[in-house]
Amino acid sequence: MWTKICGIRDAETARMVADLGASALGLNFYAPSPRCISVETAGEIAEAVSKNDVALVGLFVNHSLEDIETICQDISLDLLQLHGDESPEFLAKLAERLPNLPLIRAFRVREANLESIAAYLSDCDRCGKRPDYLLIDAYSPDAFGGTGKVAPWAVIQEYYQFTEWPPLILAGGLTPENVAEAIAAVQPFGVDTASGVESAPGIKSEELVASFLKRTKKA
Ligand SMILES: O=C(O)c1ccccc1NCC(=O)[C@H](O)[C@H](O)COP(=O)(O)O
Repeated sequence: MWTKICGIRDAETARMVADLGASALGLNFYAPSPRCISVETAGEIAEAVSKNDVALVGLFVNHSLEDIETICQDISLDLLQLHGDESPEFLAKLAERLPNLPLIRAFRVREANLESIAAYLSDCDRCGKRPDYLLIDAYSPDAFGGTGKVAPWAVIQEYYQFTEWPPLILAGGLTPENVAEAIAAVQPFGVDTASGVESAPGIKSEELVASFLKRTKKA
């Protein structure tokens, strides 16, 4: 099971999470988030985990192509996560400019709006670039992510049985308590959490991260 701990804010936490065995660290460049970091801090984090076998995922919300490209010139990211309203055309242009970086496209779903993802993927096929992974997060009218709200697992699982979608990363309100149940219900490729392993907004708890990763591995 691929595991991403999102919203790492400093080098010490990055080392702790990488040493505990996470597959990926999310570096958040979305200014309104309590988990947002500067490019300088992202550089310190990259340096701190350069010897670990952990992927660095850059998290963007409606950034411009130029902004993403500039950040990628400074930091050696392994994947890009688009968590806003980025269009299929945008994905195609990004893939043209940064062809070696796999794309995770996040969707915030309510009970009934998985149909719109199917339509989005058809548009991607028309534009020439499908996301390499889908991240499905819970919907909130107030925020793009990191809300702690749980996504509708049963609906997601049902959809994945019948469609040829990119590998699924499940997010949204995952905690050490519910992650095993979520994996059993959805059977995703990977899981992602931000607030579910924090002691306060943006502050990762070693105990919660360790417990989350342990229960994920057992599931
Ligand atoms: O974490 C944030 O603050 C955030 C803000 C805006 C867009 C995305 C954000 N996080 C992206 C993630 O990948 C989170 O892990 C995902 O939204 C789940 O968050 P949570 O429900 O807190 O586990």
